[in-house]
Amino acid sequence: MGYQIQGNVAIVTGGSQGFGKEFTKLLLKKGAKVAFSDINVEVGRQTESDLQKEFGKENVIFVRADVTNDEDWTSLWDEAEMKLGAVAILVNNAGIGASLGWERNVDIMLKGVGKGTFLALDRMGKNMSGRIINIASIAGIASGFTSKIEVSGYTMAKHGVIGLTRSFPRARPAPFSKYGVKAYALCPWFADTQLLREEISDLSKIERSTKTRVLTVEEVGKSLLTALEKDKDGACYLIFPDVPLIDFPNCNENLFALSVAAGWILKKAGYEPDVIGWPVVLAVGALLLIIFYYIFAILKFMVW
Ligand SMILES: NC(=O)C1=CN([C@@H]2O[C@H](COP(=O)(O)OP(=O)(O)OC[C@H]3O[C@@H](n4cnc5c(N)ncnc54)[C@H](O)[C@@H]3O)[C@@H](O)[C@H]2O)C=CC1
Ligand SMILES: CC/C=C\C[C@H](O)/C=C/C=C\C=C\C=C\C(=O)[C@@H](O)C/C=C\CCC(=O)O
Repeated sequence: MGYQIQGNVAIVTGGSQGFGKEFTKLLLKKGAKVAFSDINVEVGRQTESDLQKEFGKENVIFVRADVTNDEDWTSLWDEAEMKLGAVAILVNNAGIGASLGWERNVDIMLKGVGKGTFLALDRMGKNMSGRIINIASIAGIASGFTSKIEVSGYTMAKHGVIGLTRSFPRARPAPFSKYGVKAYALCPWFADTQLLREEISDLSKIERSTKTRVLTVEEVGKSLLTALEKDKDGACYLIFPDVPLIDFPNCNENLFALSVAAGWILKKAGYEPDVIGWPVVLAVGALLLIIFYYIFAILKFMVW
């Protein structure tokens, strides 16, 4: 069934170009009204004029708003509500390249996402409904993909976005569920947009070095619709070329439980090293699997 896009109002940040423009277009095609924001006014106005020609002036507007500024967030939301109606979908997409420095990366891509999210909970929560889609990155799941130290700032921001998204369904008593708002994240591999071209003018360098092609904007756009269709709270989707969309498992949480179990079993067995590492955790995981397998086989035999 999925989340209904038709007839709803969306805000897309950083929508003048790249992924944000594609998300705006796809949401309009599915029958939503969209207010897209950006700090790039020149490109934003051009995109607004193109999209209004295709989808109608009453369905899409551009608002100049900086995601790092609280007042801009409030006036963006007010303008969207006044011109298009109550907002039900927020796409936190605005972003910059790693080379602009770790503090700007964190301000725009982590604090900016936080500002949007908590305002959305406040506004959309009043109607007990709404969806937040955070555009993270593969750099939100793993680190060390490139040789550039600056990418660590980008990675800091994107890991934070995943932490925020994963918090939605997990916290108990669920503080987010009382608002009726769900969140999910998209984690694309390198994609051909201006952000990446400003970082690496020759994209074939990435393709040669990683032996993987870069994604197109259309491939990433399609994943937004799939995420809304699946509507799974807290899901983080890995988008990688030529494989299906991956609902990336919450590894930290699963491994946390297994690691503690490993420590506990070792302690009970009278073995207490200073530190245990992943080979021990993995060995205990395999041991538990074998034990569960035999318990299951015995129970099945007894019932039969
Ligand atoms: N291109 C890539 O390889 C990947 C990009 N991403 C993420 O996707 C998102 C969109 O990036 P792209 O479309 O690639 O880049 P892009 O450069 O084409 O678009 C980003 C837009 O965000 C706007 N923006 C920057 N700072 C802003 C601010 N303070 N307030 C409002 N708008 C602001 C820019 O003006 C620009 O229009 C970013 O969050 C980026 O980190 C994730 C994975 C891969
Ligand atoms: C961080 C990687 C994951 C996805 C893309 C991400 O969302 C956007 C990243 C923005 C900027 C990254 C710039 C990195 C540039 C470099 O490190 C290049 O100089 C190196 C080129 C190829 C990468 C593989 C390698 O370092 O060997």
